[in-house]
This record gives sequence, C-alpha cells and structure tokens, in this order.
Amino acid sequence: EQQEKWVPRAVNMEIIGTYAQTELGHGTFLRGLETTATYDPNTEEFVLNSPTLTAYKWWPGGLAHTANHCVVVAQLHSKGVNHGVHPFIVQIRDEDTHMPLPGVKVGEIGPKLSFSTANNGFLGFDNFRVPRDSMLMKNAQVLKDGTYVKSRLSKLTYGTMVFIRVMIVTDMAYYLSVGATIAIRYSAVRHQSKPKENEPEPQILDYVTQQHKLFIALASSHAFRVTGQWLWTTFVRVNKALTSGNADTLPELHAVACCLKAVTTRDAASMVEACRMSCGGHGYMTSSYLPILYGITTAACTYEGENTVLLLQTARSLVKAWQKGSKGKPLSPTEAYLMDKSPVPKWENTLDGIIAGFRRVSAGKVQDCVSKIDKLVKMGTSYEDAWNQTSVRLVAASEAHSRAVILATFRAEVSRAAAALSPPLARVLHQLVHLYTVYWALERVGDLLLYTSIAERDVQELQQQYEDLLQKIRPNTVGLVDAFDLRDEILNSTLGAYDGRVYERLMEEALKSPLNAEPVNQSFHKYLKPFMQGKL
Ligand SMILES: CC(C)(COP(=O)(O)OP(=O)(O)OC[C@H]1O[C@@H](n2cnc3c(N)ncnc32)[C@H](O)[C@@H]1OP(=O)(O)O)[C@@H](O)C(=O)NCCC(=O)NCCSC(=O)CCCC(=O)O
Ligand SMILES: Cc1cc2nc3c(=O)[nH]c(=O)nc-3n(C[C@H](O)[C@H](O)[C@H](O)COP(=O)(O)OP(=O)(O)OC[C@H]3O[C@@H](n4cnc5c(N)ncnc54)[C@H](O)[C@@H]3O)c2cc1C
Repeated sequence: EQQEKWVPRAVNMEIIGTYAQTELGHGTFLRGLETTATYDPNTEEFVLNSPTLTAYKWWPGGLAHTANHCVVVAQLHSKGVNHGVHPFIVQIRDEDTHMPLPGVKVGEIGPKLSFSTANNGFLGFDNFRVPRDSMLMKNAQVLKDGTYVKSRLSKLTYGTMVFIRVMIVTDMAYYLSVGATIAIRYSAVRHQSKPKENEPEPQILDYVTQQHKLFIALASSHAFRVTGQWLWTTFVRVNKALTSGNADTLPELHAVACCLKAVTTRDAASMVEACRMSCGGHGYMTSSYLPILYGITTAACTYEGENTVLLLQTARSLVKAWQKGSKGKPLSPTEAYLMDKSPVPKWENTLDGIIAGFRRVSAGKVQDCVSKIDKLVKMGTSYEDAWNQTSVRLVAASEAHSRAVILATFRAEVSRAAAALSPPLARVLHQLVHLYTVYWALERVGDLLLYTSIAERDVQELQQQYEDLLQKIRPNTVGLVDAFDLRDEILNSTLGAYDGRVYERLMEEALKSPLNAEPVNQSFHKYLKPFMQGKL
C-alpha cells in the first residue's frame, strides 16, 4: 500500500521528490554511506541522522529549493544491528510554506560546469524522526517490534540505478541528435577559405575532415537509439522475471547496463565536444547551445555510476563468465561469445568480420586479464591487489565488450527493420551502420592487430572504405539531421535553427546582452578612467 499512498501524490505533483543517495564523503561506495536510520520500536519511528559532515547528502538534483520530499538512502539500524543501506521516502519541507522541517538542514551546493538550473543540493538530518512506513518495504521490511525481514535479493536496493542507466543510453542518442543537427546545419551554412581560387568559398561541410568529425556523431545517435531500445526491452523482460521472484537474469542486465552507460556517455560527451569545435568560434558561443550540451553530456559520465567504476563492474562479470565458461558452464547470451574457442578465422573486411573481430578482442582481453590476475595471485599477491594491478586492462576489456554489443545490435536491428523501409532509406541507414562499424575498426586497429588476423592491406582497404562512405553520406547529411525533426525551440541554437539565418540570429542574441544597453558601460567611469589617470 506504500505505492497506493505515494505514487498518486507524486503523479499529481503534490510531492516533488529527488533521489538523495550520494553524500559529501561517498558517491560510488554505497556500503560506505554514513546517514543512519535507527528504528525506535517505542514510537515505531526511524530516527534519521547525519553523524558527520561527510554524511551530508550532496548532489541530488532539485534538492536545494524544489523538492519537498526525497528518497533517502541510509544505513538501517534495528535492535543494535546495521542491516546496510535501504531507501526511505522522507518529507523534508512543509507542503504549504515550503519551509525546511525542524531537524532538516537543506541548501544549494553552488555553481557547477553546467546544469545551472538543476539546484543540486545538500541535506543533513539532526535526529529527524519519520514514521516506520517511510522505509520503502518492497524488498526488505522492519516489523513494528523492530524485527528486520531481509530482501530475497539484497541487490534489488540498487535497482533504481539499473533503470536509470538503461534510460541514459537513449538519452545519449537524443543529445547526439541535437549536437549533430546543430553542427551539420551550421556546416551547410558556413562558407570558409578558397581551396580553388576561381571558385566561391565552399560549404565547410564539403571538407572531408569536417565530415570525419561530424558523421560519426550522426551515426552514433542512431546506434545508441537502437541499442537503447534493445536494452529497454531487456530491462522489461528482466523486471518481469524479478516480479515473479526469478533474479537469474539480473546480473547480466546489470553488467550490460553498466558498460553501455559508460561507453555511450563517454562517446556522446567527446562527440558533442567535436561538434562544438567543428563550429569554430561560433561553437564556443553559449547561444549555439553546444557548450551547454557538452556540460549536460559530460555530467552523465559521472552521475548514475562513475564510468570507470561501472566498466569495472562489467569487467567483474566478464571475468566471472570466463571462469564459469572454462568449467563448461553455460554463459548469458551477451557473454556466450567469450567461450568461442575456434581458431582465429581469416580476416574479412565486412560488417560481420569486424563484429566478430571485436568479440575476439574482448575475449582475448578478458583471457589476458584472467591470466594476469591468476599469475599475480600465484605469486602471493592478494586477489584485490591483483585486480587493482590489472584494472587498466579490465576497463579496456569492458569497453571492447560494450563495443561488440553495440556493433552487433546496431547491425542486427537495422537489417531487421530495413525490410519494411523504402530502398533509398534502407540504403542510407545501412551506410550509417557501415560507417559506424568501420570507424570503430579504425579507432581500435591496434586491438584488432593483436587479437585477429587483420593485415596491413586490410587496414588500408578499411580506410578507403571509410572515406568512400563519407562521400556517399554527404548528399543526405542535412536530410538525415532534419529527419530528427527537432524544433528550433528545442534546439535552442543560433547555429542550428531550421532557417539557417545564423549570422542574423547571432547578432540578435548579442544585442540582448545587458552589456549592450548603453554605449559606455559604467565600468569605464568606475574603474578604467581612474586607472588610466593613475588614480587606482
Ligand atoms: C560500484 C557498486 C556497484 C559497488 O557496490 P558493492 O555493494 O560494493 O558491490 P560489489 O561488491 O562491487 O558487487 C556486489 C554484487 O552486487 C552486484 N551489483 C552491484 N550493483 C548492482 C546493481 N545495480 N544491480 C544488480 N546487481 C548489482 C554486483 O554485480 C556483485 O555481484 P556478484 O557479487 O559479482 O555476484 C555500487 O557502489 C554502485 O552502484 N555505485 C554507484 C553509485 C551510483 O550509481 N550512484 C548514482 C546516484 S543517483 C545519481 O547519480 C542521479 C543522477 C542524476 C539523474 O539521473 O537524474
Ligand atoms: C550533475 C550531477 C547530478 C547528480 N545527481 C545526483 C542525484 O540526483 N542523486 C544522487 O544521489 N547523486 C547524484 N550525483 C552524484 C553522482 O551519482 C556521484 O558523483 C557519482 O556516483 C560518483 O561518485 P563520487 O562523486 O563520489 O566520485 P568517486 O567515486 O569519489 O570517484 C572519484 C574517482 O575515484 C575513482 N574510483 C572510485 N571508486 C573506485 C574503484 N572502486 N575502482 C577504481 N576507481 C574508483 C573513480 O573512477 C573516479 O575517477 C550527481 C552528480 C552529478 C555530477
């Protein structure tokens, strides 16, 4: 009945909430969180407390001034036993006056790289009492007498994060569509330089280097949209199984959500930055929206699980899978390729050949990690230290695994959908799949040379394939970003508006600046003139 009590109020916006998990002292290591929730059976209440400064919640979006409730993650103590972190739904502000309740200290954490409107906040409790039913009891419970009933699966507490990580992959597809639309439309409008003296300055979109910077962002948007759809379908299936008590597929979902969240956010941030830089000085204008978009995407590399930590989570799963597979036990569908012990086949410069190559790279890297860890442990190193000394390779193995998943999913989903598309549209989408696949083969050619039979002539041919694809995609580029159908109000960009009036929009925005309100700014009389006269 907790859902009956809280969900309608949240849906009706009677309560505005945030997720208060991260503290000043801990964001990654959840078992180290310091906020306590101690059960008092005499009053059937939990006492929330922030025993130290580092226990203060720090970062939750909307916490400073918007939220009047929040989900607080705290160490649950009952009958003198600490049962670990659990979620509690807690009212922190009066619903009429919006004043912080007695025992609640809440405020704004200060300026950030971006997300300036998110009023991220801090929250401290001073022995703040909440009723027993504040504990969200879907998984674990505390009875009136303080008896703790453990969850059938402790990791279900972390379920919210899996859900958000799954959504973030699709978020990155959207942010890349925004960045690609702005930069490609601007590149169609901008003319610069005179490679041919007797011809007018060309569109910068006709420079192959510009195409190299931008087309991968366009292709990645589609790759992440398709992968995000696949991941969501997987999440729904796993969640349905969880509801009926079957948690067998949760570890695979956790592992694949971790590496896909990490790789798509890192790619999106670096590709949005490339979009910004490809627009020259005007890309550095806030009015282009590209700096703000970079701030948004790069934040995703940190929140909902810092990327390195998540890649190591996936690596943990890959190492366990390798060890399981080596004992002949079956592996999950996304990790089954790790046990492909067939001889390395002759390299093929095809989509299937490249996808198979990335699976070889991932399996080879995982095997190397396992061998290094085993060797260190045999030499007397603790497993934890051996893990840490191998962690750079573990992250690389995780990335290779993630790329193999994205490549295979993108190709399979577009091939499946192509049958229902017009031949010209199918052809263009296949070109994007091809570009994405060959781009990453060239980006990771060192790994392919180490773990597959790719030869120098194959690499040369791939480079030519890539440059041919840039040329093939060029005529459809503006049409492809128009197809994202992003309204000017959403793009919020002087460079990306549909009508291409870039220079007029840049000037219109500039003239809105308060610094253009008068011809001589007051700073001249207050500072410059006295300084120039030696009076400062
Ligand atoms: C890094 C870990 C996973 C480590 O936790 P741990 O208990 O020490 O776990 P471990 O010993 O490494 O593994 C124990 C086991 O727990 C599993 N596990 C870990 N996390 C999950 C999960 N989410 N779902 C399902 N299973 C999970 C792991 O796979 C391990 O399984 P195993 O022992 O290998 O069978 C955890 O501390 C963690 O998830 N940290 C990241 C914290 C985070 O994501 N914070 C986000 C705060 S909210 C936010 O940022 C909002 C952003 C703004 C917005 O989205 O709007
Ligand atoms: C814009 C934004 C919004 C946010 N919104 C929220 C919110 O709404 N609610 C909320 O609860 N939190 C929120 N957060 C906090 C966010 O979830 C944490 O910042 C994130 O989980 C990382 O934790 P941390 O900051 O403690 O970094 P740390 O974990 O301290 O990371 C610092 C460095 O240590 C490394 N490191 C840490 N542990 C390991 C390890 N085991 N192995 C190897 N390296 C390691 C990391 O890789 C990283 O390089 C937000 C953060 C941002 C930036």
